[in-house]
This record gives sequence, C-alpha cells and structure tokens, in this order.
Amino acid sequence: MTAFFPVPADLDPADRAAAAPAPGQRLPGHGRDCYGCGPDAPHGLHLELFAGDGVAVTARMRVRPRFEGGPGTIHGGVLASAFDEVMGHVPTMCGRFCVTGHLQVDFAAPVPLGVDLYLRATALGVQRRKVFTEAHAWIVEPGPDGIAVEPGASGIPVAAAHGLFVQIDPASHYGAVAAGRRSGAQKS
Ligand SMILES: CCCCCCCCCC(=O)SCCNC(=O)CCNC(=O)[C@H](O)C(C)(C)COP(=O)(O)OP(=O)(O)OC[C@H]1O[C@@H](n2cnc3c(N)ncnc32)[C@H](O)[C@@H]1OP(=O)(O)O
Repeated sequence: MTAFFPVPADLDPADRAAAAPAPGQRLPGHGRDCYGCGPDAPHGLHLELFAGDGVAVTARMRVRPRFEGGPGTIHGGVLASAFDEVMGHVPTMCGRFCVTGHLQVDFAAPVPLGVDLYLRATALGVQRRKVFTEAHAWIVEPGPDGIAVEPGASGIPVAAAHGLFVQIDPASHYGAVAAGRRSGAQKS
C-alpha cells in the first residue's frame, strides 16, 4: 500500500500535553451526539477512544450491519469517518483543538461486516496551526469483553490514513457556524 501525502520536511515535533490522559485511559470524546464517538448518536460509529503512548490515540469499533457499502462489507466512507475521528483526537493529546482540513484514506483490503476493528493514530509533527497525522486499521479478534483489543500477530491490516488538522478556537469557529445556520434559516 503506497500513499501520497505531502508532509513538510521542517515539521516541529508534536509534544504531549502535560494534562493529556495517561496511556490506556478512555478519552471522553467530543460529545454524546458526535457521529464518530458519541454514545447517543443513533446511527453513529460508537468508537471507543483511548490515550496511547506519546500523542497516539487508539480506538476500537465493531463493524455493524448498518455500515454496509458493497455486499457484506463496510462502506469506505464509514471507514474514512472512523479515521477522521481517531486522528481528530490526536491534537487534543497535544493540547490543541483542531478540525479536519484534509483527510486521505488508502483501502488495502475489504472489511467484512461483523468484525472488530482496531485503529491507531499518531502525529507526524506540527507546523504553526497544522497537525499532520497518520493512522492504521486492523481487523482483530474480539477481546475478553467481546470487543477488539490491540492487534497481535494475527491482526489483519486493512487500511491506512493521513490527515491535516488545523487548530481553531472552538467558540469562534462553532459560533460562526451557528450564526450562518441562523441566517440561512431566516432566508428559507
Ligand atoms: C465540540 C467539538 C466537536 C469536534 C468534532 C471533531 C470531529 C472530527 C473532526 C472533523 O470531522 S471536523 C469537520 C470537518 N472539517 C471542517 O468542517 C473544517 C472546515 N474548514 C474550515 O473551517 C477552515 O477551512 C479551516 C479551519 C480548516 C482553515 O481555515 P482558517 O481560515 O482558520 O485557516 P487558513 O486557511 O489560514 O489555514 C491555516 C493553515 O492550514 C493550511 N490549510 C488549511 N486547509 C488546508 C487544506 N485543506 N489542505 C492543506 N492545508 C490546509 C493553510 O495552508 C495554512 O497553512 P500555513 O500555516 O502554512 O499558512
């Protein structure tokens, strides 16, 4: 699997924030209704996210029947959403809040419905407001609680991704979105 993703040669290291959760700790997620990580999103991915080593973030996800694209397999956009979610949490490990500027996925093998996926994302580096990330996904055996755990030698690599995340101020970013939504509603 080869990926083309331009990464500047002069990136600064992505440093772990002092307040970042310890490795293995469950991350709180973006919100209960978030399509990627929210437990209350009825059609969501329900990703469970964990702090990894350094600025890495890991996630586990069961491939539900509602994620179908081609017969019996995951839709590529669903897998892209999962990568967006897990990579989108990497900047939080650096104490930054970012939104996705660019997302790229390389699909290496079909993912059957019903399997468990394990995803791992980390940062390649930072440049000004930009955080460059990469991630991988594997099919794994269910763990003792019935959900996927870290891939051992039997993990099957299925896809990889790269992302460029841009730091924002959440209050002004989402405030501007809400204002636009209100003015749009007035026009209709
Ligand atoms: C309550 C919290 C909930 C959080 C949910 C997170 C969910 C998971 C993540 C997501 O899915 S976020 C949703 C999808 N993404 C968006 O909706 C973002 C929409 N785009 C924007 O809002 C703006 O385009 C963006 C904030 C990304 C950038 O606009 P700005 O005006 O703030 O920045 P600017 O355009 O000056 O770019 C800053 C730097 O980023 C670079 N850049 C921006 N977009 C880029 C792009 N697409 N490709 C490459 N580089 C890009 C840009 O060149 C520049 O680089 P330099 O520092 O070198 O000058």
